[in-house]
This record gives sequence, structure tokens and C-alpha cells, in this order.
Amino acid sequence: MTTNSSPQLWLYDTTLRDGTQREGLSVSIEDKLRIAKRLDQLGVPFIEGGWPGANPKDVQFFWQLQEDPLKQAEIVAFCSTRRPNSTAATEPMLQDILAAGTRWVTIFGKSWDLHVTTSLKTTLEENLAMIRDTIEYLRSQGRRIIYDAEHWFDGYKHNPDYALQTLEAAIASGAEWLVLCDTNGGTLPHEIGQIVQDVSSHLSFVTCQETMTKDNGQRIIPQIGIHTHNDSEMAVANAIAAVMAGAKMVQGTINGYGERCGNANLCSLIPNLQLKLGYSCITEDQLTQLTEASRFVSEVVNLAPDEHAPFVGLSAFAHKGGIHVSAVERNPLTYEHIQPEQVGNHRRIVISEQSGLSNVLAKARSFGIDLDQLKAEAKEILQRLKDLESEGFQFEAAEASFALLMHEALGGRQKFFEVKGFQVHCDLVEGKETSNALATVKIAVDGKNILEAAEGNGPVAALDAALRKALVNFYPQIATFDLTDYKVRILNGHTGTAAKTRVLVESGNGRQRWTTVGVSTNILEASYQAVVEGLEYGLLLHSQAEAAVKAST
Ligand SMILES: CC(=O)SCCNC(=O)CCNC(=O)[C@H](O)C(C)(C)COP(=O)(O)OP(=O)(O)OC[C@H]1O[C@@H](n2cnc3c(N)ncnc32)[C@H](O)[C@@H]1OP(=O)(O)O
Ligand SMILES: CC(=O)C(=O)O
Repeated sequence: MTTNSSPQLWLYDTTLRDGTQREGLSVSIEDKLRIAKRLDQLGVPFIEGGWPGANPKDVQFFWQLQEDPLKQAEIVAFCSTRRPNSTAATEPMLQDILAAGTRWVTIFGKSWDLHVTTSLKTTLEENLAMIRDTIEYLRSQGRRIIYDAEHWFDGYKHNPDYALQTLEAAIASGAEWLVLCDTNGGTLPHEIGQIVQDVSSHLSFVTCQETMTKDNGQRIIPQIGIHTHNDSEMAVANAIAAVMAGAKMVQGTINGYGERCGNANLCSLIPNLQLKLGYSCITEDQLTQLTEASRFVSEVVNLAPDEHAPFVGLSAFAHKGGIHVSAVERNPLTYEHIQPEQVGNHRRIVISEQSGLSNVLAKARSFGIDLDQLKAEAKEILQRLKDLESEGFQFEAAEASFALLMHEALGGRQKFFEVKGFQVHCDLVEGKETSNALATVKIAVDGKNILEAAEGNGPVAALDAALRKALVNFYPQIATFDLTDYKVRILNGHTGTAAKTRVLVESGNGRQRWTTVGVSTNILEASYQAVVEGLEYGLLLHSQAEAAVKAST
């Protein structure tokens, strides 16, 4: 828990700049604005919005934010130092930076002599001049400077004297933050900690001798920041090592998006820094928005969320093993490192062949069924679950089917309808992309037999349509049900066409979604089981909702 006396750390989000350097991630201006506003709400104090000279989208983004500014965050424009053998005042990109109208600017410069001579093809002296001129010029235009020392750790390891000279150039010209970058992501935590300590001691010596003054006459004592990449899967650990060695700014991205293997993931860094190390980054209230913010950003950038992401993933607090569930039910501390609610996540109990009685009892409670006094029935359900999973069923993603199985075992499964039989006929016409399918179903509702037929652009769509057509007169609510996803998995592929198929069907009613499962050697039969259970579970939800309304009136 953080208190008023918790040491302050400054978060710096670069999702909109370094994050968009991830392969496969592209955002519109509108997307960038939505993300910036979400990060602002989350309480991130610095948000790097992009590189205004690099593309028209980033230019436009900063202009739009001038019209409609953020509430609390500083929006930061990013750029390189001027090019070799030019002047800062005539560098077009620096004019774009000024036009972006931000108070803060991040300038990245070269720390590694190899990069100076190879990438920039210039002299070590000219690189120092590029850093100095650029920062001095931007300061003369009223900007405050964060200096990103690109390839800092590699540069320092190869030529520490020169690397330190680049930082001294940044200090002498008035940078307020010196952000040490592990650009290639190859450094390990012990090296990061040691090098940050070395730099801190060197800087206290340098800043005693030479410090700039701000416009208000105060001395500028630059502080250290850290920017890490995940190429060695160390980005978060490295950022933490830097903080423990004295860094006061932490740069990263939501969900760890970034070039190659990504940047330090703020969704892991923030809770680690705040809950484990006692630093103050955002308020406790804002921390409870972290999971939602992570999912919001993945939705906007159109990338599936990582379900196994620490802290914010769907599975981050999902308990599957029976032993774990039993203990967590007694005390969550037994298998959870933090309370999921602290980061806006929640505990989940997963049902599978790895379950024990505790999983079944907990899941029953979540369905509103009290099995605690019915141990024999619960054991039977557990055995049935294990038997079905050994036949290829999988209930962890198909909880609606498991709920129906429970009702069945307890003798309370409501029979909304009975399928007496079905037939599907497919026409495959050469040259046509989709097949035409016709399904006929025979069902019984309340003792009445109904025969219905429907077409679809595939056999499952036709079967689903025929079932709905037959049922809708009895259950009008079926018109609101949707089949939202359909997944097929071949279970024992080595047996060729005799392989078993598992079908998962996700259905919805506009408010809730549920998943059902079917397994058979015949894909149509497996689909039929899952589709029928999907309709049945939807009807069950509807009747439970009606009963709840009745009970409350
Ligand atoms: C570590 C990082 O993540 S840094 C950020 C990297 N991000 C990006 O590159 C994304 C945005 N980039 C772009 O849109 C383009 O690369 C631009 C607009 C910046 C530059 O485009 P171009 O002028 O066509 O150059 P190009 O992309 O080939 O980059 C190489 C140039 O950058 C120069 N350069 C590289 N780093 C620096 C630096 N720190 N300071 C000054 N110039 C630099 C090189 O010297 C080279 O110049 P040259 O072509 O005159 O020899
Ligand atoms: C500046 C930056 O993004 C890096 O060095 O990785």
C-alpha cells in the first residue's frame, strides 16, 4: 500500500510511439486519441504521443490535442537530435516538434560510439554537438527536455568515457531527465543495477560542477530514467533493477507492445513498483482500472489480449488444479501473490479433468447452485466431468455445458424442447465459393411435434437456422440469440477421417455470452450437440431472469 510518504516514481508511457513500432500494430489518429485519453484517466503523468516530423498522422494527432487537451498528463513529442553537419534551427523535424505545441519534448541521441560512426557516419565530436545544439535550441524555444540516451548500456559497456560525455552534453545543455535506454534489450538486471549506480555517482559529481538554471532561476538537477526492451525477456526486471538503483522515471508501454519483442510492460511494472516495492506511481483507485485499461488498449489496436499476462490477463488469477482451488477457497493468499481486485482483475475457478471437489462446489456456487450439502451428487458430477473430458470434451471454455451437466445430475434440467432428429443436405457447386445447405429438424415442444427446414451457407448455419425457426413461436426470446463464434478442433488427428472432433460454440443474447461444447467422430453431430446446448442454455438464462424479476415484485 502506498502512503503520502511513499517515494514518487514518474511513469512515462510510449505506447503511442514505441508501441506502434511493433510489427502488426497500426493505429489511426482517432485510435491514438482514444488511447491517450484512457492513459490520462489512468493517471500516467507523461504520455509520448509520437514523432511529429515522421508522418502526417503524428503531426495531426498533436494538433488535435492542442484543440482538446488532456486533463492531467503531459503529452510529449519525440524526435532525434539534429542531423550531422546541420543546425538545429534549420532542421525541419525540429520545427515540426515545435509546431506540436507540447511543453515537454523527448530527444533521443546516440550514446554508443559504434552508432555514431556507423549509423550516423559522423565523428564523436559532431555527435556531442548534435546533442548540445538540439537541446539548447529547443530550450531556447521554451521546451523542457527529456533526453533518451539510445543504446546507453551497450555504449557504456564498450566505451564508458564517451558514453558519459554524451550525458554530460545533455546535462550541460539543460536536459531535465536522462533516460538510459537498453535499446537492444540484451542487458541483464545485475548489469543494469550496477551501471545505473555508476551513472548516478558520476552525475552527482558532474551536476555539482555544472548545472543549468531554469527560466525561474532554479538549478536543473537532472534525474535518471529507464527505458528497457524485452529481447531477453528482462524488460520489466531491468526497469525494476534501475529503479532500485535510483532511477526516478520508468518508461514502458501498455501490454508491453513495442518493436521486436516489445518494451517494458507497464501493466506488470506499475503493480510491481506500487504493490511490492511501495513506490507511488498512480492512485490506488487508478490502479484498479489497470485491467480494464489493458483490455481497452488491446481492443483499440485490434490485437487479442494475452490471456496469460501477469496481473491483467484473464488467467492471471484463474485456478485450475483441485489442490489450488481447495486452498484458495480457504484463504486466497495460499495461491495468489496479490488480491486480483487491486488491479481490477478477479479470481476465476476453472473446471476440467484437473478438478477436485472444491472446483465443482465453487463453480456450482457461481451458478447459484448450493452443492455444499450434497457431497455425493457433487462427487458424481466430478466423476462425470472427468469421464467426459477423457472422451474429448473440454469444459473450461464451455461453462454453459457444464452448468447443464450439473442440472442434469441434480435432476433439475429443464426440458425446453426435444430434438427428435435432423437431416442436412449440402450442395457443392464447382466455382461457387460457399456451399448451399438445407437442414430439416424435427422437434417436440410441450408434446407438439414440429418439422421445420431452413437454408444456410453451410451445414451448421442451416441447422442453427432450422432449430431457431422451429422454436421461435414457442420462445420468442430466441430471436435475440446469436451464434457469435464457432471453433473446431480435431482431437486425435493421426486416425485420419475417423478422428474425433470437438466443437465449441459461443452464443449471446446481447447482454451475456456463453459457450457450449460437443464431441463426436462426426463434425456435424458435434456441432449439433453444441448448438442445441447453446439454445437450451440461452432459454435457461431467460427463464432464470424472469424468475428473478417475479421474485422481486
Ligand atoms: C530506438 C528508437 O526506437 S528510435 C525511433 C525509431 N523510430 C522510427 O524510426 C520511426 C519513425 N521514423 C521515420 O519515419 C523515418 O525513419 C524518419 C522520418 C525519422 C527518417 O526518415 P529518412 O530521412 O528517410 O531516414 P531513414 O529512415 O533512412 O533513417 C536514417 C537517417 O536517420 C539518421 N539518424 C539516426 N539516428 C539519428 C539521431 N539520433 N540523430 C540524428 N539523426 C539520426 C541517420 O543518420 C540517417 O541519416 P541519413 O539518411 O542522412 O544518413
Ligand atoms: C529511444 C528508444 O526508444 C530506445 O532507445 O529504445
